[in-house]
Amino acid sequence: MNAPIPRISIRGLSKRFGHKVILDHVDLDIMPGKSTTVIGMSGSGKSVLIKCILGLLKPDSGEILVDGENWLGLPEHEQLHRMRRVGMLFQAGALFDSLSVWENVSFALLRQGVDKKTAKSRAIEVLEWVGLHDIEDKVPAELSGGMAKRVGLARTICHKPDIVFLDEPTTGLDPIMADVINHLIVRLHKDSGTTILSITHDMKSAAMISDHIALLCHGSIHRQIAAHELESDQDPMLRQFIEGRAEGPINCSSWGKQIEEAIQR
Ligand SMILES: Nc1ncnc2c1ncn2[C@@H]1O[C@H](COP(=O)(O)OP(=O)(O)OP(=O)(O)O)[C@@H](O)[C@H]1O
Repeated sequence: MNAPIPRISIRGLSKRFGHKVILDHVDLDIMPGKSTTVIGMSGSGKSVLIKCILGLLKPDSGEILVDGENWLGLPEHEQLHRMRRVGMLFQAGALFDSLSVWENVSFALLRQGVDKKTAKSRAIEVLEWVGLHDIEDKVPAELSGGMAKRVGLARTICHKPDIVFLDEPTTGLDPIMADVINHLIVRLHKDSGTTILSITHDMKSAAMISDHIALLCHGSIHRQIAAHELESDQDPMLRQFIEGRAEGPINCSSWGKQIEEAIQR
């Protein structure tokens, strides 16, 4: 029997800025319908990884295969067409200030030419799914941080993507609102079988929303485990990260140097 094809397969992905190597031959497979979370220290390259996958940054080398097809090798219009399958929740929400909540939520649908009435009605449906009622005509400035994050999540899934990327879905939220977001992500995953790739350093969130957890460290995926192995896995780097210890095999000196340089500037 043939082995199942990963929904997303990252092969030998490398990216540097000047002399600074950020990603160094990253390999990662995400199977259809699975939720994988990449964890790693601040500055380890998690956002750069997602930006490379989304085509927002050009990697120096490597492949990103979706259902076996190399998206990086496609002409731009083909890439844009494929991106209809993708939803992205940005860390800072990235809502457009000048658009109403419903226009933000249905942005992808409106760009695809869906008529306004249908788009608004779908936006209201998804807003209700994230627990928000009667806010479709508000503007982002009127929303609390937790509401804005839920609006961002509604926008991510409004066009029914089957692949979703989540950049720090709980950052900046109080613990209760973070729990609400985590539950919504779990529901999205269970109800629709969406393939999810998240990046976070919130370990509670990672444990809750993931089938698999991958540690990005020193430029590559150092270890990948099932989420239920998080407490028992004895890999020294993984333990250091989970337990939040400055001392250990993860080399923090380059970050220390960056902080020193920033202070001196
Ligand atoms: N466009 C860019 N030009 C130059 N350097 C960049 C650029 N984008 C990211 N970097 C550098 O790449 C490194 C990794 O950044 P990245 O944002 O991916 O980290 P991260 O793991 O997502 O961190 P955090 O958890 O704090 O969000 C950082 O040192 C950052 O300064």
